[in-house]
Amino acid sequence: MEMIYDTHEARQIDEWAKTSGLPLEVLMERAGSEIAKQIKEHHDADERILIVCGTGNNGGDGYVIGRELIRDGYDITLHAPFGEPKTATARLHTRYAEKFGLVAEGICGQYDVIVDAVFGTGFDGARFTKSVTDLFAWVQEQQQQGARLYAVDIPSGIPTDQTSDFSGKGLKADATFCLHAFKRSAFLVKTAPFFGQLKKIDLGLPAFGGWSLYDESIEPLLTRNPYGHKGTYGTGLLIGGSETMPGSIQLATRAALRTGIGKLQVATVPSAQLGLIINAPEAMILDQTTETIQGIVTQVDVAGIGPGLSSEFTSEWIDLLLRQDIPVVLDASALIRDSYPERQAAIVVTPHIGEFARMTNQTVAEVQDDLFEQASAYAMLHQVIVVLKSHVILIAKPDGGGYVIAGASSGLAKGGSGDTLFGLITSLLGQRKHYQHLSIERLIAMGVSWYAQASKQVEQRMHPSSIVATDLIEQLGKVEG
Ligand SMILES: NC(=O)C1=CN([C@@H]2O[C@H](COP(=O)(O)OP(=O)(O)OC[C@H]3O[C@@H](n4cnc5c(N)ncnc54)[C@H](O)[C@@H]3O)[C@@H](O)[C@H]2O)[C@H](O)CC1
Ligand SMILES: [K+]
Repeated sequence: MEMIYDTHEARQIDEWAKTSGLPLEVLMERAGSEIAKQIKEHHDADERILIVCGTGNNGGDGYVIGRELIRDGYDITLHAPFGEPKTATARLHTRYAEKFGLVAEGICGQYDVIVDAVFGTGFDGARFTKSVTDLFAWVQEQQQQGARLYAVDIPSGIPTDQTSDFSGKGLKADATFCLHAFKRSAFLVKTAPFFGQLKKIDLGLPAFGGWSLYDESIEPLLTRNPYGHKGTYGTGLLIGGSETMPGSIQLATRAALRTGIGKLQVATVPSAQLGLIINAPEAMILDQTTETIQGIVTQVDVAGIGPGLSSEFTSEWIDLLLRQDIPVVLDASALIRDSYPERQAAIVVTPHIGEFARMTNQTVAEVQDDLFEQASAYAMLHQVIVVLKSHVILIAKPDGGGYVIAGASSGLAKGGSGDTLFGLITSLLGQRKHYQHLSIERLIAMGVSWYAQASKQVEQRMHPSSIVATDLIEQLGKVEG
C-alpha cells in the first residue's frame, strides 16, 4: 500500500533517516536520479528540457535531475529564477552538478519538457509575489505551445495538507513524481487536477504514517469456504425505507445479498416490503416496529440503519442496536447522533460529504478543504469508523490513520450509490467471523475497493451519466479480484 503524507510526516521521515544514519543528501540523490531515469524512458536526448529550480530542497532535486540528464548527453537548460538553492543539502548538489557543466542560465525559446522543481512541501501560499505569478504564466504559455510539464513532489503553488487558503493559482502538471509518499493534496478536490498522473518515487525508506492509498487485491472477499453453510456468513439486519422513500432500502438489500451475507432480515414499511418480495425474495421481511426490532436484534451479527428511513423512532432504534455487542452501521437519516457509547463492537458511520458537513457543523467547502483531518478528527473524538463519501472515499480509523479509495466511476455521484455501499459494508461486517484475519477497517476498505472496481467495469459498457446503482449491484458479482 502506498502512504499518503502531510508536511509534518514528510519532515518526520527525513528526520528519521538522518538520525538513523542516512543523510538528506542521499535521499535527494535517490529522488533526482530516479526521476531522471523515468524522464529518460520517455524522452530523447535531442528534446529541449528545461528544469526550473527554486531555492529550497525541491530545487536541489532539480539539480540532481539535471546533472543525471546532462551526463547522458541530454539538452538541458537549468533556470533558477529566485537565485541558487539556499539549503545546505541543495547547495552540495548544486556544487557537484557544476562539475558536470550544469549552471543556471536564462530561458530562451520553446521547450519540449519542463521540470517543475520550484516549490515542494515548503511552499508558503501567503507569499504570492509578482515574480512567482509571472513565472507560472510563462510556464503555462509553454504548455499551450506543447511543452510537457513534470512536477517534482508537488506541482508548484499547490499546498500539501489542506486547501482552505489555496488561491487556485499553481502549475498544472502532466505528471507528478511523488517522493517516497503521495501528499494529501493529490486527493483533495481543489488540487487533485493539478497533479496529472501520479508516479511514486521509491526513496528506499520504510513505510510509516497514518494514511495510505488502498490498492490491495480484493481476492479474500471473493473466496468462499467450501465447507461453509449459511451460518458461516452471518445474519444481518437492515432497517430503512419509508412510504415516501421505499427505493433506498431495496438497493441496500440487494447490495448486501450480492456481497455474501448468509441471511438477511429487513425491517421496512409495507410499500417497500412489496418491492422486496419482487426484487429481493432472498431477504426476510419484517415490520418496522420497535417490538419487531427488539425481538430480532439479539439474533443478528450486524445491524445497519438509515437508508430512506423517516421515523419518529429512529433514535430509539439506534439506541437499541448500540446496546447489542454487534457492529452497527449508521447511514443517511440515522446520522443524527452527536455522541456514541463506549463499546467493544465497531460503530461505522457512512456519510456523504453533505451529511458529514451537517454532522460537524461546517460547510461542505470547509470539509473538502481539509478532508483527511476532518475525517480523522471525528473518528478519533467519537472512536468510530468514518466512511466519508466524496470524489474519493476515505475510511478514517479511530487511531487517526485511514485508507483512501480512489478511482471509482464519476457515474457514482448520484442517488442510490450510497445505499449500495451501505448494504455492502453491512453485509461484510456480518461476515466478520469468516474474515477474522482482516482488521475491520481493512475489511471495509476492501469492500469499498470492490464497489469502486465494479463501478469502473460498468463504465466500460456504459457512459458514466447512465450508470445507476442497479448496474453497479449486478456488476459486483462479476469483479474478479
Ligand atoms: N523525504 C522526502 O520526501 C524528500 C524530499 N525532498 C524535497 O524537499 C522538498 C521540501 O524542501 P524544502 O526546502 O522544505 O521546501 P521547498 O523546496 O518546497 O521550498 C522552500 C523554498 O521556497 C521558498 N518559498 C516558499 N514559498 C515561497 C513563495 N510563495 N514565494 C517565493 N519563495 C517561496 C522558501 O523561502 C524556501 O527557500 C520536498 O518537496 C522534496 O522535493 C528532498 O530532496 C529529499 C527527501
Ligand atoms: K515542484
